[in-house]
Amino acid sequence: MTTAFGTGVTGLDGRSLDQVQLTGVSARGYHGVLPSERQAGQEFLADVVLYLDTRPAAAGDDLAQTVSYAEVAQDVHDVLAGEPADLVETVAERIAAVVLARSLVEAVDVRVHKPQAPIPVPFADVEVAIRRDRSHMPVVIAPPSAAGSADVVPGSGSGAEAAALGQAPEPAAEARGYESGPQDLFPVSLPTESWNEAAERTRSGLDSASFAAEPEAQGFEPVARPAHDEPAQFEPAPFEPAQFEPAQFEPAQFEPAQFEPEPYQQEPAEPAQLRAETFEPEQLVDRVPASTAPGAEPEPAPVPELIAPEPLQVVPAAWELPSDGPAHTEQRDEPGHEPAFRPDAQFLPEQAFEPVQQYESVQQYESVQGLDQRHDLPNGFEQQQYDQFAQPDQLEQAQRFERAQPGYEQPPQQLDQQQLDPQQNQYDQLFEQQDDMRTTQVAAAVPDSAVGQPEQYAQESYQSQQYQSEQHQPEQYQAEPRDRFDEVPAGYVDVVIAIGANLGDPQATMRSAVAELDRMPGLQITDVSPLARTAAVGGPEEQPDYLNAVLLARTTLSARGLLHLCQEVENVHGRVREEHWGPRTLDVDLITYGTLTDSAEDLEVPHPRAHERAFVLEPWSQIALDAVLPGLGGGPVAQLAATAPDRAGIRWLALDWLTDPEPEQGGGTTASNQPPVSDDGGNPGQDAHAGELPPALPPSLPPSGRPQASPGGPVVEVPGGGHPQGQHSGQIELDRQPHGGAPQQQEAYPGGTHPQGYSSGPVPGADGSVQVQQQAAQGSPLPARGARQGNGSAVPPPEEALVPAPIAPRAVRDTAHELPAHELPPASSQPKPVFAPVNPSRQQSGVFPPMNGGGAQEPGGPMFAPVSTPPNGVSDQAQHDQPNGHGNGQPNGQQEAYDNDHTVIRVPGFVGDQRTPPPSDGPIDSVPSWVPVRDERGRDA
Ligand SMILES: Nc1ncnc2c1ncn2[C@@H]1O[C@H](COP(=O)(O)OP(=O)(O)OP(=O)(O)O)[C@@H](O)[C@H]1O
Ligand SMILES: Nc1nc2c(c(=O)[nH]1)N=C(CO)CN2
Repeated sequence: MTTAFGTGVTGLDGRSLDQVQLTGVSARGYHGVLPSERQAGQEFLADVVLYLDTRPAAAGDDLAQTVSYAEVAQDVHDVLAGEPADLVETVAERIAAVVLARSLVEAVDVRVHKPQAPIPVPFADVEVAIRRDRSHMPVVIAPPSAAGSADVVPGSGSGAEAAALGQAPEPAAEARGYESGPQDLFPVSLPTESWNEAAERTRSGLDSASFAAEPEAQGFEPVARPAHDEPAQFEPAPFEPAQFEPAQFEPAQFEPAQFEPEPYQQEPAEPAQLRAETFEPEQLVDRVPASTAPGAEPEPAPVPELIAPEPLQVVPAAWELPSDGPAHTEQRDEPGHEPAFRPDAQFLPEQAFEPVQQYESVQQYESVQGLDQRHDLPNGFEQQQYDQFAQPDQLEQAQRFERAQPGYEQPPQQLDQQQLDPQQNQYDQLFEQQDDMRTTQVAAAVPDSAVGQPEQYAQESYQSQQYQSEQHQPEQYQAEPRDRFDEVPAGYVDVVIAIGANLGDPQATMRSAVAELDRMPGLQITDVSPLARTAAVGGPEEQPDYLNAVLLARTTLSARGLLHLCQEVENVHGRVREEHWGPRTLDVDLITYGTLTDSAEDLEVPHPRAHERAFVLEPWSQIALDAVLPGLGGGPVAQLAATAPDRAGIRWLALDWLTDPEPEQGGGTTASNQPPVSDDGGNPGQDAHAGELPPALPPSLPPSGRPQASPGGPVVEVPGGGHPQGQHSGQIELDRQPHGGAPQQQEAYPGGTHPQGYSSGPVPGADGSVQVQQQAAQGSPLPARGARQGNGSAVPPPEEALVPAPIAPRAVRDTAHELPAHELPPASSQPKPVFAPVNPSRQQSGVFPPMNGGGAQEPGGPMFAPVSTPPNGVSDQAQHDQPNGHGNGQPNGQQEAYDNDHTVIRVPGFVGDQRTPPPSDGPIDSVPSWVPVRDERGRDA
């Protein structure tokens, strides 16, 4: 799938960037492979779409704050008319490069037309369309000629661009006063470097150059960059001639080892020696026009030496620099330091580049950074474990800082305690492994053959090949970031996380996972999707349906730090990797990390398969209708969901899956726990999920004779949502414990302990609110929340702490009423609660309900009100007739199950529901827990 020309590009704040479009720029060009094309030339046209934030310009009605389309048009024209290239692709790439030389532009779409191409059959046009952005930079670099005409000050083209390139010989460039360079303009040595490396190199160069050239940028300008309006940063002091007196350059003073990387210091009078890979601030000073550097000798802009492209030194990114921490002070102390990678620079908080704060102790640093907070960790996560992994990047920063202090002494083996204490619980080992993986080059230790293999392989490889030796080399734990995934953002980065499970007690596990993730310092869940039941995609043929959900969050962790955190949570819940795409107790995938698009051996974002997974896209689109998945194959999430191959496997969505009373014990979602039922009303043998695959964990209820329950409130069908293979999984039993089911549960797990070591709480009472409180008191994994409850109290009073304030999935847009009439169930069977509009009180934007009166206790609103209790006191069991022996309850095969609240669950593909939905007893009427997958787009699910 390719990104369509002109479709949206999302900034890190999740909003679409603005566009400046320019179409039909034309010129006679000499591009082409044929000699005739080179000689005679022909017409070329180009369209460009620039993606940027135009608000600063609009706010001040200031051209300087945006990009001049006239200048862009000129540059595009010059490329078309300029240095001949064989390929239209190259021309497009060049145009992208000249546009992205403007640092305000975050991304660009380029389309180059060659309507007179020598094609021996009638045709209308040939066009090449590309999108390039700050993480997928063009593979060529803009010539100084282009940058010189851009909306940046002259001189911006010196340095990186020219360092890697020659100069365009085209008249337009020369006319603007730039020297021509070699004829082999533009190409980057791709054969010897990966695209990513090329992008990294070009990004470093371009950003550095354009930064230096933008002293005027202010206002809404990315604050993650050094302030352009601080002339002090551009003082030419380091270049005072006196500093370069020969006397100061005694050979003894300047050991080659010390100064080799900084040739400019040795030869300051020859700016032509500047090399792209040494973008030190002083160089940037050198490129600032004399007018901006008072006191400097008015010299012409330096003409950089034209050198062959070489890998650039990767300059630390903006988001690598904590807002007020001491880390990387070596970079931050340098005026003019330009981040290499700043996809979210425009969205970083104001204080991102505040003056470096000096700390007197590591304790003070930790305190300021919030690293000293030793509360609020999820169950099962000890502080020591947190220290080791929850914010490894920040911890490393603290450690680096500590080591840099005078009198610092290397502590003895820091792993000793863990290694020696045989009583450490199961987590310690996992954490230990993960911590090592996090801080060392684990990926490098994994042979190519392991790439893409289940992570267990990587862990084993790591353990066997690296861990054993490295545990005795603590210094290696201080490894510098190895790629952008290690870069710690200066502000929050929005992320999307997908969770799924199909073994054990999936809903309980996922609830815990949400709570655990949310309570991790450095990560805040901001939204939780409805819970989807989905047919397994890939992997072994017969495996239970999954429960899937998507979390929106924001993080101050690096991407890799976040990945490891996700993996920790997986591990804590007993994740084992035995089979590719095999059933699992918990899967936590990082779907997006801001707009970062990159891949390494251990991580790829966006998640490489997210674009084709309805089980990710559908829940995601439910809470972020306009979300756009960046990267290759990306696009509007809702659209992708509508066409994803597995879309028919989405069965149901449940709203209240976090806030409904938690089951007492694990209640396997495994369809194998279910009595076999078939879509066609009579052929259980066709049910791929029924009764054939033994559950990995003992079912919490005997497979037969148990009531069929839904996870919570009312349920509606997923229109068109059968099994992808035309099969279905029968009624889902999620883990909402039917009333009266406790004894059976206790039977299954005597002692109340889940086989995997997690406790799932007490027996739910008839009143959900009471039950929730009981859970909290007895150690429910759902955390009590403090500061985020909006009650003004950072630490809840003790009694509040007992009440879990559930993280509620945001209300799903209520689209049920928009269902086409022909897809609605017969009027007689329409369960009233199902299609009742979502109560507006659920539409609150935050996911965290107020602590006081929140949760199931909330008297004033139905948001967390328990779903209705059995009507007329009739037991669940009695409500579930199973005349066909399949637990179906429908003579015609209509799939139907009842949850505690006796609301009909429908399985698509069945008609003729004979059952009148039971009456609801209150809140459920206005608070449907389950909503249809179908949305207003009317697409097929
Ligand atoms: N965006 C990502 N999110 C999670 N893991 C990733 C990501 N990119 C790469 N990986 C790597 O993928 C490896 C396998 O992950 P996992 O076992 O969760 O895969 P899976 O869930 O079975 O399959 P899939 O990756 O298709 O969802 C992990 O070790 C991890 O390093
Ligand atoms: N329905 C569904 N299918 C899957 C899932 C999942 O979460 N849901 N995860 C997989 C590997 O991550 C493979 N297949």
